[in-house]
Amino acid sequence: MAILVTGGAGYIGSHTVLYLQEKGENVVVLDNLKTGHQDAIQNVTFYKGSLHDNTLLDRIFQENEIDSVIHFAASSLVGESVENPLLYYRNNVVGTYHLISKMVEYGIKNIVFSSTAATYGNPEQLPILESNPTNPTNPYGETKLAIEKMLRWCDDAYGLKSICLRYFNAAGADPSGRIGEDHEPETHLIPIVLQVALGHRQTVSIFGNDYPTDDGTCIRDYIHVLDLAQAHYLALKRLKSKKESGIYNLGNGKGFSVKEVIETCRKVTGKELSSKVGPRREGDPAILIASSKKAKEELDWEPMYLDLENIVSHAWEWHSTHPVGYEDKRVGE
Ligand SMILES: NC(=O)c1ccc[n+]([C@@H]2O[C@H](COP(=O)([O-])OP(=O)(O)OC[C@H]3O[C@@H](n4cnc5c(N)ncnc54)[C@H](O)[C@@H]3O)[C@@H](O)[C@H]2O)c1
Ligand SMILES: O=c1ccn([C@@H]2O[C@H](COP(=O)(O)OP(=O)(O)O[C@H]3O[C@H](CO)[C@@H](O)[C@H](O)[C@H]3O)[C@@H](O)[C@H]2O)c(=O)[nH]1
Repeated sequence: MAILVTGGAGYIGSHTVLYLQEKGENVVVLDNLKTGHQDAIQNVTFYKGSLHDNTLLDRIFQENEIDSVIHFAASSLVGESVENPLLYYRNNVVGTYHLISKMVEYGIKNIVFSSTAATYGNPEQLPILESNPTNPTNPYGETKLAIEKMLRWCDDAYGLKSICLRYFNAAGADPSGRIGEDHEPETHLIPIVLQVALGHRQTVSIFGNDYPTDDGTCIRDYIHVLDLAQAHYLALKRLKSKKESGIYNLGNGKGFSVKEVIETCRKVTGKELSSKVGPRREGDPAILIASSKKAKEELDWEPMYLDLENIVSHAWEWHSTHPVGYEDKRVGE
C-alpha cells in the first residue's frame, strides 16, 4: 500500500517524504511545483500537477494502491493571504474539496492534514491548547479552519478519518544537509536572517516593535521540520490503529521573539547581521506558543530538536552549503 503525499516537494512535505522512506513506506507525491522542488524528492512516484485536476487525481488513485493521504499542498503565507484572500480560498478550500471528494469516491479513509497555529488568532491563554477558541486573524488561518471543519463533517457523513496537525513555525532542515527550505521569494524569518548572513540581503526588517511582549517584537514557537515529519508518521499510525479523528498542536512549547531569533542567528553564523525596525505586518498575532501535551500523550510524539540554536544550526548547514537553494530552479535561466 502507498501513502499519497500532496505538496511532497515542498519544505515540510519533502522532509516528511524522506522520513517515511526511511521508515520503509511506499510514497507517491502530487505537487504542482508552485513553491516546491522536484530535486527535494528522490526515488518516489511523482505526479506533477494540481489538486484541482480531477483527471490527474483519478489517474493517481487508479494507478497506485493508496490507503492514506498526507495533505500538505496549500498556499501558506499570512501576508499574501491578506492581500489575496480569494487565492487562498481557491487553492486551500477548493483544492482540498477536490482531493477529499476523490478520496470519498475511491473509499480512502485516512488523511493527515497540515493545519496551523494561525487557526487560533490572538490566543486567550498561553500555551495554546487544542480546545481553545479559534478566531483567525488572517484569511490563511480561516481557510485552514474551514478545511478542518469540512473534514469533521466528512467523518460524520462518510467515515473519513482525519488528523489535523496544527503546526506552529516550522524551522530547521534535515541534519545531514540533503534537503532544506527554499522559497522564492522567502518570507519566513529564519531563512531571511540567514540570507543576510550569506550576503544575499543587506538587512532584515523587524515587523513591528510595539507588540505587548518584553522586547516589543512578536513571539513564535519554532519547531524542527524533522520533528514535524515524525508526527505525521505517528498520526498515520494512530489513524490506522484507532480509526479516530483528532486535532493536535505541534510546537516546541517555548516562544522566541523576533529579536531573540536574530540574536541566535548571529551566534550560530558568527556574523554581525544588520536589522532595522519596520512597520507591523498585517494579520500577525503578537504571541503564539503551543501546548503539545496532547500530541505527546496520544501520538507518542517525542520531538528531538527542541533547542533553537540547534534548529538554526541545521538551517544554516543547509543554506551555507546551498546558497542558492535547489539546482532545479536554475534550469532554463
Ligand atoms: N512552514 C510553516 O511554518 C507552516 C506552519 C503551519 C502550517 N504549515 C502548512 O504546512 C504545509 C506545508 O508548508 P510548507 O512550508 O512546506 O510550504 P511549501 O510552500 O514549501 O509547500 C507546499 C507545497 O504544495 C505545493 N502545492 C501548492 N498548491 C498546490 C496545488 N494546488 N496542487 C499541488 N501542489 C500544490 C507546492 O508546490 C509546494 O511544494 C502547508 O499546508 C502549510 O499551510 C506550514
Ligand atoms: O522579514 C521578516 C519576516 C518575519 N518577521 C516576523 O517573524 C515572525 C515569524 O514570521 P514568519 O516566519 O513569516 O512565520 P509566520 O507568519 O508566523 O507563519 C508561519 O507559521 C505559521 C504558524 O505559526 C504558519 O501557519 C505559516 O504557514 C508559517 O508561514 C512573525 O512575527 C513576523 O512578523 C519579521 O519580523 N521580519
